[in-house]
Amino acid sequence: MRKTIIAGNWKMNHLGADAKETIQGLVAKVPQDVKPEVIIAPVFPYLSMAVEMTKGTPIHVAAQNMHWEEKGAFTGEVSPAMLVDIGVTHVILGHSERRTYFNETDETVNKKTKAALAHNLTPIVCCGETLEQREQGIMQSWIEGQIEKALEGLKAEDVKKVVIAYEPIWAIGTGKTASAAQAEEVCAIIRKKLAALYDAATAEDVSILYGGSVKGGNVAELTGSADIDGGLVGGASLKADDFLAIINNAVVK
Ligand SMILES: O=C[C@H](O)COP(=O)(O)O
Repeated sequence: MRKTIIAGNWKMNHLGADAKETIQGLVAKVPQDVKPEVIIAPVFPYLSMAVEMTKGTPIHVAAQNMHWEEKGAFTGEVSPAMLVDIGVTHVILGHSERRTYFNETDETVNKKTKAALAHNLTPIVCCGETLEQREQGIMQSWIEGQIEKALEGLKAEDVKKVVIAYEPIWAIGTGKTASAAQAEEVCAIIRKKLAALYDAATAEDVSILYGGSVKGGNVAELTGSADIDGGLVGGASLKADDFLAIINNAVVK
């Protein structure tokens, strides 16, 4: 179901004490009736702590990755059932950093998306182009290809449960935010692709987030755009007050 979401991807940051401090700050200041859905994604070792600390609050906890298999000889991996077992509700899949540094492919993103849905975990599926691809004029076909492959084999009723995050790689951690117009253009391309793959009603139901140097000062313009339903936030989600500014300034449509 389409909703406004502000998700904080902590990436490989924060030791336990820092994670605790940020969560305490959020728990103290995020009101029960907060408008956007709020999600934090700490590293695996602190997921249980995050779940415990946010119990009874509107804050949800996401993992930053997972394997698609149930269990077995996959050293170093974590399964969907294990995440569900500790109370995790969302999982970020196919982030460009995983695609670049850890051989994540469209095929593995597709397997993970299906596995997440099978376990009632909400997948936050990432896509995005490099600056080079944008300059070569192949941004649209690249994004459409990533979306099509990530969702391959999913029924419309499943796709409605998927969250998509558009993150232009050139805007991640660089301080270069895509303009609201640039971000809206691509989020609209994604929604049109969903309508072509499924139907207009299904496309309308999918939440599409923008990620890449989102901050308290630019989130209103970004989320004020018709097809941008929130943000996947990296750096500015690490400190409670920075993240709160984003939560508070997001436009909830
Ligand atoms: O997952 C989050 C994104 O990669 C954005 O990171 P950033 O806000 O630090 O640019």
